[in-house]
Amino acid sequence: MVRVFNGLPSLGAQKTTPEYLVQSVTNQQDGSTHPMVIQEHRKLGEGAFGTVMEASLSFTETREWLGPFAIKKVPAQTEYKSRELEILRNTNHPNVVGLKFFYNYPDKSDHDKLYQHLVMESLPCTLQTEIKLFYNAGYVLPTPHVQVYTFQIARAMNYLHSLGICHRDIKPSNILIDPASLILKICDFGSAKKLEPHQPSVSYICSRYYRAPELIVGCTIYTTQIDVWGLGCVLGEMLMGKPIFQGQDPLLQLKEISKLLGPPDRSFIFKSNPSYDGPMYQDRLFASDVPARYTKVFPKAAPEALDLLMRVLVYEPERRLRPRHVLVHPFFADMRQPGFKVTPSGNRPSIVVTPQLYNFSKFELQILGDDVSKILPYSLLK
Ligand SMILES: Nc1ncnc2c1ncn2[C@@H]1O[C@H](COP(=O)(O)OP(=O)(O)OP(=O)(O)O)[C@@H](O)[C@H]1O
Repeated sequence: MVRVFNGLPSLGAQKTTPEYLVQSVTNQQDGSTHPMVIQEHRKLGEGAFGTVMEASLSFTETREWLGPFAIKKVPAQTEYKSRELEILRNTNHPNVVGLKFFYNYPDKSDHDKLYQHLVMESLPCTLQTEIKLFYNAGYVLPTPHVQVYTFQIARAMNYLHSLGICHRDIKPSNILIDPASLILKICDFGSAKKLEPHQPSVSYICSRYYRAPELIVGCTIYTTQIDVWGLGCVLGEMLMGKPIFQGQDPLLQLKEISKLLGPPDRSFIFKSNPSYDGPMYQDRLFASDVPARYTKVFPKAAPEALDLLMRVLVYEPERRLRPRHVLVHPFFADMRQPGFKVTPSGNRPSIVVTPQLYNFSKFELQILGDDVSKILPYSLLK
């Protein structure tokens, strides 16, 4: 079944590129299965469970190459990871990475263990690399970039949460972007789960710096609002150039949060986890009021950006803005003005991005309801 061809140059490459034949690749669009040849080009990323490779695929009959795509390989048949396939198969949104094909295939370098391969659309970089690029050059992302990226994250969350899907690992390295078009797509649904109301889920999910305070204190009946906390951390990171809460261990993470928000209420802690017996961090660690604290910590940020940040970085999940309320926030008001343009950084060509930001599907229009009139650019309002 495995064939390795040597010497078929691809994409102008001079060196040999490994190819292999997979008898049964499922096409996500129509569910049909076909034998396909896979040609891997380079590694795009590495995670705790597997690797992500850039690759092209071709149907054996036509030998016409499709791609390049990003193929995520994770060990097959574990309940935890197959959720990722299930969720990607059932989502379709411009700001959620799109699944194109999938198949199982053994990995020779891992005792022929079966790996699940998710063939997804490929984007050039992550928000983490973009934030670092600016930071290392002594800058933070320009405000229009922050607006456009935050809006697209909130749009993806509004869609996912209305399907009950909680991503549970929002962080800049799980957010793909194309810096030339400023298109953004959330990826890595390896921790995602459809949450059922009042049903417990594990609290030990989400990367430490981006964990909602209710998770830190051990809440097991949480909601999709944990993702909104992650959105706040990502927004803060775009404004600051580095993670805003860098706790040295899981509980010290709460102390870092209290340095910006003030101490958590005891009632919040015990509502999140009635048997919590960890540190409470009740000491006030700064003298000024909270808005003054934000201005001090984010001296260059636009006031509307800080107002939004203060409304999403809220201890009580019910009081945190919902994604649809993030979308109507005045931070995005400029984007609604005629001729709103974002100039990509570096030598990238200047483009108007407005149309891609507002291509709402019928489903999205339905879930947004009357709020659509507070979101759409004035030129698109009848
Ligand atoms: N569709 C894609 N296009 C381009 N690069 C991608 C794509 N998907 C993933 N990557 C790259 O691979 C990295 C790892 O992907 P992903 O987070 O899905 O894997 P993971 O095994 O779950 O990782 P982790 O354990 O860090 O969460 C990403 O940070 C990104 O750099």
